[in-house]
Amino acid sequence: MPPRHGTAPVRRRYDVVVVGAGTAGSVLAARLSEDPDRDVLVVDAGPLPRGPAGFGPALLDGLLVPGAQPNHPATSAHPVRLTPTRPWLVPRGRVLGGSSTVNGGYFVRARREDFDRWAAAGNPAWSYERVLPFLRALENDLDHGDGPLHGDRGPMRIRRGRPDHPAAAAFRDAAHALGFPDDPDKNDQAPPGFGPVPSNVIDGVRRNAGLSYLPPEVLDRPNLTALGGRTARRVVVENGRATGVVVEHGGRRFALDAGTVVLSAGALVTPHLLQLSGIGPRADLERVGIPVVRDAPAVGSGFSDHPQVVLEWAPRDVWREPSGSWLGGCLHLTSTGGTLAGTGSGGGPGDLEILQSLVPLSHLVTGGAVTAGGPLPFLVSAVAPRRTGRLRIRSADPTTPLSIDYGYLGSREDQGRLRDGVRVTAALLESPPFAGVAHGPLGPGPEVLDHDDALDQWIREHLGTAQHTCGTVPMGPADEPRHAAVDQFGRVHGVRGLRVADTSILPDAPHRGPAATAVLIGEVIARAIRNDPSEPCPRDPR
Ligand SMILES: Cc1cc2nc3c(=O)[nH]c(=O)nc-3n(C[C@H](O)[C@H](O)[C@H](O)COP(=O)(O)OP(=O)(O)OC[C@H]3O[C@@H](n4cnc5c(N)ncnc54)[C@H](O)[C@@H]3O)c2cc1C
Repeated sequence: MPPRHGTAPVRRRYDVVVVGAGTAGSVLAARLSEDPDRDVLVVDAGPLPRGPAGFGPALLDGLLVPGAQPNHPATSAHPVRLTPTRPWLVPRGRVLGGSSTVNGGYFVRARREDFDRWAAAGNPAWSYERVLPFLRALENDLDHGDGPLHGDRGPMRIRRGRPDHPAAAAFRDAAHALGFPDDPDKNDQAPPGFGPVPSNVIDGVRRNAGLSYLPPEVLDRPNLTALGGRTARRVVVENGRATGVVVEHGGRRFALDAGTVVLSAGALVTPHLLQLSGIGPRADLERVGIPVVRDAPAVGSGFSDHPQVVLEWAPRDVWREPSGSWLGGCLHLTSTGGTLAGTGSGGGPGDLEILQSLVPLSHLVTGGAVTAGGPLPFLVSAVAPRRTGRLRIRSADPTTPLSIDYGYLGSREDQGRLRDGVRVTAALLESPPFAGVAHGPLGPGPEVLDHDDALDQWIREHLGTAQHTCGTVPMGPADEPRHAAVDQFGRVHGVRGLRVADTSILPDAPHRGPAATAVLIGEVIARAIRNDPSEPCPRDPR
């Protein structure tokens, strides 16, 4: 069957239209089209490559993080403010697989505490016990195989790195020297510590969610239509029910009719599409002249992400290129509050992450050749779940970017966490295992590390983001409209036939990167749609 990307007749009705073939959207499209009677359309603003050859080697290379390269053609860039005085451009994948195609390939489950917190907030289907079968079903864990905690049949192949690189071995030994426990499987919910990173980079290939869930044989299903280069502009809502999506292609706008619309355009675009469709905070919509379909104050009002700083160090030797992945080891630890006396309160189990890169930052941000002997970075992130961000619509014109404020460092706790993270990283680099391989940290020095004010200033000047945005359209009960815009299966409160399925729905960012959880969201919501007798199916008399 010939590929239908961009060539199929599009003015017809689909049972389900999925907007965004990204991390979660790929899962939705694949799982929903497993039922041959359901007609599924997935549209994406970016291209939809077929199989590994379609992606090409650069997008699959596990030594690269394409999203770290400014203006990479497979990304879109979103202007944001990390703090009121720190503007930033946040990338998102704009291609089949979405951000999983341009990300770091770290594939770590959220913590049990995250799932149970979300469940306690009125989403019982998200308790750890209830999601564990989905976590097993989505993966093929090449290290652990089938078992009570892991699966061996899912589309996402997962493997952990080996400490066979001198820098990775030094990190492991330094973590032991400082007394941190081993954490050999970061997906098993054991106490946090040092361990290898579960990753979807296999034999040097980042197997993104699109490649994993929508290979050519799935894209060729007769009941699945996949169209790239289609940018959704808004959802059509008639009499309280979503009936389709307005899509732009080749300078033309047209409506696609749908029994159900699922928005999977990512945590920065999905809330925008909702607001452009009249679903959002009433005052914001009225200010820009968008007719209110549903006053949904929770849309964009308190999102969550992980602030990050990078520390570099200079290796003494010129090492060979790491084998297959840029990821070294990873230490999760619990902060003390960041005071020199260590008296503050911690933010939960493993609320700090120190992630090692085995390739220089210059390589990650340019995609150029690895500079042998160049400085190597540690990515230090405060990963406590915190709702500090806010996004607001600025215009009824869909091409005008949202106003997006991350609200980083607005609290003493996050400042303190990052202080802890920087000091522990510096201590690791000063420890005996690193002495043999490193010239020491390239900064900050003792004159900064030993003074809270100086270190706070250094952190402000070096602040970045882990790009883990969650919670822009949070899930929860309908009677809590200030906190919840969708229910636990992504159904938009007050609008029939419309769901959200991406990291927007998480009430806050988990204690770990959200890529694995984005895939889980696709699995959970696809199952909910397949089990829901009220969902349209082809046999419905319509
Ligand atoms: C550079 C980078 C590195 C990261 N590294 C990691 C990591 O190593 N580990 C980790 O856990 N997390 C990482 N993350 C975060 C993680 O990858 C994302 O949180 C996750 O992939 C988001 O999945 P999603 O389904 O919510 O959205 P996405 O995967 O971003 O999917 C959104 C899709 O919607 C499409 N789209 C957008 N707008 C429209 C529109 N108007 N019409 C039609 N289609 C549209 C996009 O093209 C895209 O395909 C990283 C993120 C970035 C940007």
